[in-house]
Amino acid sequence: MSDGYMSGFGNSFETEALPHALPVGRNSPQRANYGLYAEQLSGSAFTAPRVNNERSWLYRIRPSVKHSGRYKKIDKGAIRSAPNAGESELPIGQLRWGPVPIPDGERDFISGLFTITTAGDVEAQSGMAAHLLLANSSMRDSYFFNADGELLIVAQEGSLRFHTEFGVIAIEPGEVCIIPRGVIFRCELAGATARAYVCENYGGVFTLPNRGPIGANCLANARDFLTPVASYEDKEVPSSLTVKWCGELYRTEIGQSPLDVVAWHGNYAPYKYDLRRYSPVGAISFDHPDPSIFTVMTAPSESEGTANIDFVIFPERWAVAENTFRPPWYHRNIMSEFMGLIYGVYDAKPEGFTPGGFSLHNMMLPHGPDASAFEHASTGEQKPVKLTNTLAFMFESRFPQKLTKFASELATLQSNYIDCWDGLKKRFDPTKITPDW
Ligand SMILES: O=C(O)Cc1cc(O)ccc1O
Ligand SMILES: [Fe+2]
Repeated sequence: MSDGYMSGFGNSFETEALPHALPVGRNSPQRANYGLYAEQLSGSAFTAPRVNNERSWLYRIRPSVKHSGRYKKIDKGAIRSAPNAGESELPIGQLRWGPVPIPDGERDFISGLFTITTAGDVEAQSGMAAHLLLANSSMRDSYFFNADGELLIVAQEGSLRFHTEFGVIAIEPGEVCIIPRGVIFRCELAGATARAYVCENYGGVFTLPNRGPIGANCLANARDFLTPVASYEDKEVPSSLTVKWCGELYRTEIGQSPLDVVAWHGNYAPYKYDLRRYSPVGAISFDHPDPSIFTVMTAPSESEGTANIDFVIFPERWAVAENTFRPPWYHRNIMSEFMGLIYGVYDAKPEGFTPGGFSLHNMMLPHGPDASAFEHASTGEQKPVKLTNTLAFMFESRFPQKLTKFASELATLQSNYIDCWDGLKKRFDPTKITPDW
């Protein structure tokens, strides 16, 4: 299967791995060329408004009903879905973990998925889960699809190659990809191990945020999103297909690769994006704007401006604001914030928040810069400073994120995390408008 991409976000694409495999001017001819079967994959209700109507037509060696069979329920390992309340005994609090080592034993994209949080309700198609992928093995003759939502995969260490029904997507740290709900794939590792953060979106699909007064350019630009060209496997070997469906895992044995789509057209397809292409817009005079200015993609809920999930990044940029406390302010937020660090240092947490680690600042729980970041940002001359070699991100949800037992028992959970605010001493002195520092 070859790599090759088409540029654009949400376009109606068309691509064929063999000439004339795509029917012209119709979707479902009496006989498709090359003896292919025509099949529609719908990501939205048939009658969804045009703006969020998503479907593709696939021309494949076998209809996907032939890549199905008698499903058996299998052990779901460390994968959890919402609602999953009460699994963790930990009281509420600000939480942070160091990077989790790749566990022993063979761990592929399925057995290497470890759920950290769940939010909302998978069957109500609303909410999300944050997982870690800790993998040391490629999927061989083994395929997967997630009926419960689309997967946003954020590579952190090691490169991943997704062989999908629609073609091949390769990502490295700094890049992300989206595999839509229902799309079958197999994940290969480029090296011995890989670590990624995975956001499972149970709700409406990720889209680009409106830019409002920013205008037509900057932030994530549509042309930088890449969708694979058609590429297929014609391979008849005993294989398995695993499905995540309403929170459970099921497996069926099949006699061939289900990645047998020779041509496809439509707007429901996987894609990737290089986060280093993101063009941030920020404060060029004073004050620290809301982090929503760094939204890469948003998965809306029914309530306008109140996202099911916002995918936000904190990329390399200049900090130039004057007479301004430049790091994030202290805050409490109705939304819940799961953060990860792909590489470098995050300005609000110079220590303890390490690449591969993650933190959870849940609904209404206060947080902000640690004592040393506060000290540093509150003193000194405010010259322009370039924040280099840094890439953090946030999965921010309107729903509280419930911890899994697995996450609550991780050895890398930092029990002393809240001590990072210990040094924030009382500075108040009613007799001095300008206190000494
Ligand atoms: O808590 C965090 O570090 C994320 C964050 C960053 C920011 O610049 C403003 C608000 C916010 O929640
Ligand atoms: Fe925050």
